[in-house]
Amino acid sequence: MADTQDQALAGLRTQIDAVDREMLDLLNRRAGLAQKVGEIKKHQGSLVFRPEREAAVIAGLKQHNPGPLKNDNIAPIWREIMSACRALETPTRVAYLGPAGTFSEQAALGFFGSSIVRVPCSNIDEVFHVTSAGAADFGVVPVENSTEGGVARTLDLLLSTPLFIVAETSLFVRHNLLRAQDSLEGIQAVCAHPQALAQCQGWLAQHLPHAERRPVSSNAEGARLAAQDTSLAAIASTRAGSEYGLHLVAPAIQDDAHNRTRFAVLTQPEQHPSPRASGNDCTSLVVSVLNRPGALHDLVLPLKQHDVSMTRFESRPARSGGQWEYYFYIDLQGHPDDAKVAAALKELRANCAFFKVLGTYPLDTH
Ligand SMILES: O=C(O)C(=O)C[C@]1(C(=O)O)C=C[C@@H](O)C=C1
Repeated sequence: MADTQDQALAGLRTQIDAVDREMLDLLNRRAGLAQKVGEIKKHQGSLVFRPEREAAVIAGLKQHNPGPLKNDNIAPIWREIMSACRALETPTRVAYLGPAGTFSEQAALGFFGSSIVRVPCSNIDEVFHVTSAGAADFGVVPVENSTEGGVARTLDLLLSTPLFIVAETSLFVRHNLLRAQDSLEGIQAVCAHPQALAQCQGWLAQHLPHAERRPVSSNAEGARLAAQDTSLAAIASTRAGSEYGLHLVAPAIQDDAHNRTRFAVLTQPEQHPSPRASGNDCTSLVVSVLNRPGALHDLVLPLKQHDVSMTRFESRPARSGGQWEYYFYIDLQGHPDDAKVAAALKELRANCAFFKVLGTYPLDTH
């Protein structure tokens, strides 16, 4: 019996080897085609990275997937394939909040695949700066979290940046308590990015009520500090934990089990004109209105009149000397190539004291 099973196993593995070789041939054929596309783009002086095309490739495959491969596995597999094909056309330099092991790095790799040139930055301002200065082709910044809301620094920098949002990507964020020794005893301070501390405040209040909460520039920086001092613990990903040789003292300590962070992919508009309509797009704006009765109601009325959905509305103080004035960050469903969206935007703009389109991009296909 054992012999027959061993033989069956060996037979199946031989077939897997043969399929892998066929796949390798097909992948090389695909890579050759991408290289030809790359030559045409070089000739035309057009851009290599086309998020709307990548989104369409993934959506098309999901639609035609007969299984047993799960649809959720399609995007990560094809992102890696397209990343490798893209790298044959040209290197893609991507800036994000580093160091190695941050959720921003995970988001950048999840979106662009691992065949990129990594440009880790020490804070969100540097990601904007490095991308605006052309030292990176793209910047990946956190925009909002499902527990904590908008990332204030990103929202403030989006207001004045010359960069455009060309894509979005979101990540399930699982926080862990990590430490050089495997116990909760004697922890004097917990080091993490302020957003992570906020996303775990319930767990910290219950399990480490007396430990100091110490905000640091990134969770990976917290992990680095915790590796050097046993009185410290960090809140970070398991990836950062293995990077710095830390114990997983408590897994998944975020207060919301479905905690997600949404990231924006930024680039210079002259480098990369807005992606064309993919059929499932978002347009992000920031606006302000004069402080008068009914101003907010009038602002959003054109959206209702032209049947355009608003998926996000968030305010930030305008820092106008204590005047209680605000900037409003608005996400609309659709692309300005769509007549309804174009008409709504035109009317909305007429109602605003300040109006800026942050970008139009395909919705996350993960
Ligand atoms: O279709 C293209 O424009 C390509 O360059 C090919 C390809 C791919 O591998 O499918 C690679 C990079 C682009 O971002 C989009 C798609």
